[in-house]
Amino acid sequence: MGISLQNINKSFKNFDALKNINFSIKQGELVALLGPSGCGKTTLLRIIAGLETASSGKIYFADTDVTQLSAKQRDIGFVFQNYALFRHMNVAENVAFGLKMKPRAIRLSKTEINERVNQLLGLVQLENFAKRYPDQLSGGQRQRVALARALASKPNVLLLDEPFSALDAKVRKDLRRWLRDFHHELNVTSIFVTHDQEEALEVADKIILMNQGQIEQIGTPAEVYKQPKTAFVAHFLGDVNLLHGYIENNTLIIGDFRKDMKEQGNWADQSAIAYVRPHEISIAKTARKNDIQGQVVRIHTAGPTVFLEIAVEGQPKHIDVSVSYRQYEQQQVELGDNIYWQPILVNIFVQDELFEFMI
Ligand SMILES: Nc1ncnc2c1ncn2[C@@H]1O[C@H](COP(=O)(O)OP(=O)(O)OP(=O)(O)O)[C@@H](O)[C@H]1O
Repeated sequence: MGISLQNINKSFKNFDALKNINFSIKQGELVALLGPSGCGKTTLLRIIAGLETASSGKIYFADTDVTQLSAKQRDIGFVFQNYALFRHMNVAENVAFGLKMKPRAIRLSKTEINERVNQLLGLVQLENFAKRYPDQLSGGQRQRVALARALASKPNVLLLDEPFSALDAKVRKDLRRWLRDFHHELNVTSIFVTHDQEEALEVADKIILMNQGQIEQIGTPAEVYKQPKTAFVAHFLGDVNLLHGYIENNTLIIGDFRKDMKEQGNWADQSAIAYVRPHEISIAKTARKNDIQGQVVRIHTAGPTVFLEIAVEGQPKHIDVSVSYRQYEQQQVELGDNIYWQPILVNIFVQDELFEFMI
């Protein structure tokens, strides 16, 4: 079932927690609500769930206006960060709970409930854990039970609030992959809240990036990462170098680097800051056309990736560059070396407008 939000606002007394939120989600999409602490993600999720009312605006599930409907009437599966399983019930009983609580007229028979529970435990790969109690499970297993329980009544929409944040890094990573595969098998429209950009980039079909109660950008992980619309998005989605340069006669100039920008329109002569990710920089030991010279002042190896810091005249901060270990070995880069480098993908933000180009 698709979801559409129209002009949603939410105020707590004098504080505007959400400002004019608009977006649509397609049936079966897995969407991340991403943003820093306090930006309004949870409030928005709760409004979609019907656990909180918006100050104004409308919410549609498919073509139905659900704005005035309660959480129960909206038919939603909810997963919170802290499992919230019943400790005195075993796994099967936890999953069956919602089904058993339904009014008699619409309740499934005992046999049907057992079948559904078995099917769900198969889906979350916990068939052999039906009789265990929550405190006999790992964090990741508990969260999978919570997911099975949320899905028991075949909800229209699945909402997850920081579902993995209480788990350790390795389990988190496994569960992310698992959620992605599992979701595609299931095809239920799902929204999950996270403040972890890596998680959103890896798991989601679409990311809604929020800041201070507003949407900054909506797009696929590749779009928001490679084509950030604002400086905030560029910063939030990972490490980025701010290269100080200027524009003159429609040419971007950073040290010896020149880039003709006529194709991107007519530019006023002005100083400019170019945003470049560490892996979007090409390095060489001997100068090529358009290269900027620098000196390697730090080398840090992290598994398959090597991080270099390059000191560059005219740049207030060292430039961070990441290369594969293989490339690092081939180039034989050493501390103190002169190095030549140039950006491969640059984003420039001038008065909140974005100009992006490949070089
Ligand atoms: N009941 C409330 N009364 C007053 N202010 C509230 C209430 N609930 C949330 N807020 C405020 O609204 C803003 C958004 O809160 P929200 O919990 O939605 O943020 P968030 O993005 O989910 O943050 P986090 O990642 O830290 O959970 C915050 O500034 C918060 O203090």
